[in-house]
Parts: sequence; structure tokens; C-alpha cells
Amino acid sequence: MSKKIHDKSFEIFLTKEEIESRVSSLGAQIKKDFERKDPVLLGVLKGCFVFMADLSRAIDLPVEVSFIRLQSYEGFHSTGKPQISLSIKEKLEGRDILIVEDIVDTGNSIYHLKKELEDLKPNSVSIVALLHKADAFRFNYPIDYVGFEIPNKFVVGYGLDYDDLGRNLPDIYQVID
Ligand SMILES: O=P(O)(O)OC[C@H]1O[C@H](OP(=O)(O)OP(=O)(O)O)[C@H](O)[C@@H]1O
Ligand code: HPA
Repeated sequence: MSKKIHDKSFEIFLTKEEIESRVSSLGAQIKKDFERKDPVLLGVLKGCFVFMADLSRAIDLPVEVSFIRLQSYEGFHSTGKPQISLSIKEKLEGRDILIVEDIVDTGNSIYHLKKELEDLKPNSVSIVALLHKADAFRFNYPIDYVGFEIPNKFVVGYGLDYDDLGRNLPDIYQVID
């Protein structure tokens, strides 16, 4: 069934069951890799809020959870300049940071964030993205954990918005051109 959000129509792309199953295996993999570490999950708001809630509960380790705010998208388009407001109280020096993103699209937001975080001298910075648009990605840094490689089409749901709507949809929808 298609959904209308503002001026666009969207069709179902990933069901909540498919997402749940993938998030659970990402959690199991991350648990294995971070077993003897003391990781900080650093979510990038707002889009990460649903993924973070599910992923953090799928990682069976004592983890800290923190959030930062970046914003670069207006409607469908990246403005190219994420606004970084780092208000992280925890000391990140020497820590193993896992950035939690709903989507890596052009890669611009995380490129800037990684640079800022490296100045704080963490032990490591890794990235988990539920979605990755490989055809849109303009950088060459590694994305350590990817839920789904997806085509270069706009998606909404499960935290992702189109002009502030659609974040609360349990499934992920893709725009119909
Ligand atoms: O790889 P990129 O091309 O930089 O795109 C990815 C970023 O865009 C979205 O955030 P947005 O700036 O729309 O803010 P939001 O999370 O509040 O929706 C998304 O949550 C990522 O942070
Ligand atoms: O496809 C997308 N949908 C929602 N937000 C986004 N931010 C980057 N790409 C997207």
C-alpha cells in the first residue's frame, strides 16, 4: 500500500520484520566485536532515535548511550554543511565510540563528525548505519556495519523523515518517481 507524505508518494521497501531481524544480527556481531571494550554508542539525531532504541537493546553488553545533533538535509537535498553541536558530557578520550546512524547517503555528515571526534582522541571510532546508499557515497572511509545496502532513492520511516514527517512509520518506504 502506498503512502502520501507532503507532495510525494512512497511504497513499502523494508518491512518491520526484515528490519528487526537485521538489527538483531547487527547487535550480535557488535557484541562479539566489542566484547572486552566499554563502548559508547553515539547516536546522530534525530534520525537515529528508533534504530538506537532497537540496536542498543540487541547488543548484550554494558554500553553507554549518548546523542549528538547534526543536520544537513532540507527536504530531499543535502545542504552539504552539517551543523555540528557537540554537547557530549562524557569524556570520549580513550573510549571506543560506535557512531549510530539511520542512513549514510553522500557520507558528508559522518565525514565531518569523524573528523571532530578524532580531535577528542578516542581509542577508536566505528560506524554502524542501518542503511547505506553506495551509489550516492562520495567518500572512502569504511562503514564498519551496514544493515542494508539500498538504491539511491529517498526513503522514509523507522526514524527517517521527509520534511519532518514519516519518522514514526514502523516500516521503511521508498519514494515512487
Ligand atoms: O550521508 P549524508 O548525505 O550526510 O546523509 C545522512 C544524514 O542525513 C540525515 O540527517 P538529516 O541531516 O536529514 O537530519 P535528521 O536526522 O534530523 O533527519 C541522516 O539521519 C544522516 O545523519
Ligand atoms: O533517503 C533519505 N531519507 C531520509 N533522510 C535522508 N537523509 C539522507 N538521505 C535520506
